[in-house]
Amino acid sequence: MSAPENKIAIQPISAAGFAPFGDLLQVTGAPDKIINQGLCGRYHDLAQMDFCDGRAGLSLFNAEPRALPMALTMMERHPQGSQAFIPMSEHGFLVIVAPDAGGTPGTPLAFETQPGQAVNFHRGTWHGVLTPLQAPGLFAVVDRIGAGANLQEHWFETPIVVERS
Ligand SMILES: NC(=O)N[C@@H](O)C(=O)O
Ligand code: NI
Repeated sequence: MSAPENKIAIQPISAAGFAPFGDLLQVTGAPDKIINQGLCGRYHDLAQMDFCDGRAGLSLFNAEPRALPMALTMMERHPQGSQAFIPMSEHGFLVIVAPDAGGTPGTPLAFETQPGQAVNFHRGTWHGVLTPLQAPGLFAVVDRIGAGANLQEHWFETPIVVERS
């Protein structure tokens, strides 16, 4: 019998679908608060962030866009902290996550965000690295700054092909 196809199809991201892995940050529905003399809606406190034995850091990532189909060779996780990817362009991007399966990633899921959406991976969530699909791949990233190891990588023996359905 041939080996199962190492392929995953990209699906649209949803708050419910992403919930086991992190928070989908988006402006939907009524804001939690109207501020700035009525000129701004605040969508308040949207992400569950952790920075164990460290502090929050705000960095800018300028990443090369990836073409699809894409070969997923590695996933990683940050045992000590959450990590948020906040695009600074009006483009969606690729978000790959996986459940933990005894210390390595289980079957990955691939999501594509809509323009204006951002994600926050919960602490310890297996994820693909920042993956823009269009230039500019400019993102603000909020994650843990602190001492000690905060990166666990898993390299696949056979790359997984990530493609549009
Ligand atoms: N290494 C780094 O700063 N970024 C990764 O954690 C990533 O998920 O892109
Ligand atoms: Ni990461």
